[in-house]
Amino acid sequence: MAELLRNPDVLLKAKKELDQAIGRRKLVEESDISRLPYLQAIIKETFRMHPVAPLLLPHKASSDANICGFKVTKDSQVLVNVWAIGRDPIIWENPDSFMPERFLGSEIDVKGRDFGLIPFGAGRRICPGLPLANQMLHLMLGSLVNTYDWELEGGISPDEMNMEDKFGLTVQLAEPLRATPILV
Ligand code: HEM
Repeated sequence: MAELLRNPDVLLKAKKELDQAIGRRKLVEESDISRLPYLQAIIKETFRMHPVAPLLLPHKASSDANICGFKVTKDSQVLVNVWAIGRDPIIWENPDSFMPERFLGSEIDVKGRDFGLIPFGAGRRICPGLPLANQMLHLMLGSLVNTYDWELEGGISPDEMNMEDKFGLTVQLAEPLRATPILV
């Protein structure tokens, strides 16, 4: 929601897609998601820039390994910095810009196959809640966008929003979003 209010052009495109695909003021249903590629791209782009678990969960190396020239000895604790991967200019063009368009027509998804975007982890310990969480995000965000217009509280403009992240086990906006819904 914060990135959408910060980028009104993206919000407008999302609204148009929802309007055309399911009709104004309707709640998004599971069967609608496949017809909403721009909404899907917004959620991927949000996971890229603001992964919920910035270091995943701690892992332990089960054997000695060599990763890109770095020696990882058996039993080491390994933290995967997905926040940094999402902002890596070697992987992503304009990494600090919120551009859902980068995912349109792209095969990249969050299911652990594309190591540039692994907000749920990958491999055997990948988040088992992935299908539920991913679906709920589309239903909730799509419904909030399709049902309301949104206004930033306190008369601040999108440019003035503080988009810094606050890090812990999970990532949050340093300054929580305050916005008012207006029924469309
Ligand atoms: C947007 C929502 C969610 C995100 C981004 C997320 C992300 C993650 C991540 C990054 C991990 C660690 C993976 C790793 O270190 O390799 C994880 C583990 C886990 N998640 Fe989620 N998760 C979400 C929602 C959920 C939900 C809804 C459930 C349950 C219904 C769930 C259950 C679990 C469990 C049980 C683990 C531990 C798996 C294991 O260690 O084998 N998660 N999740």
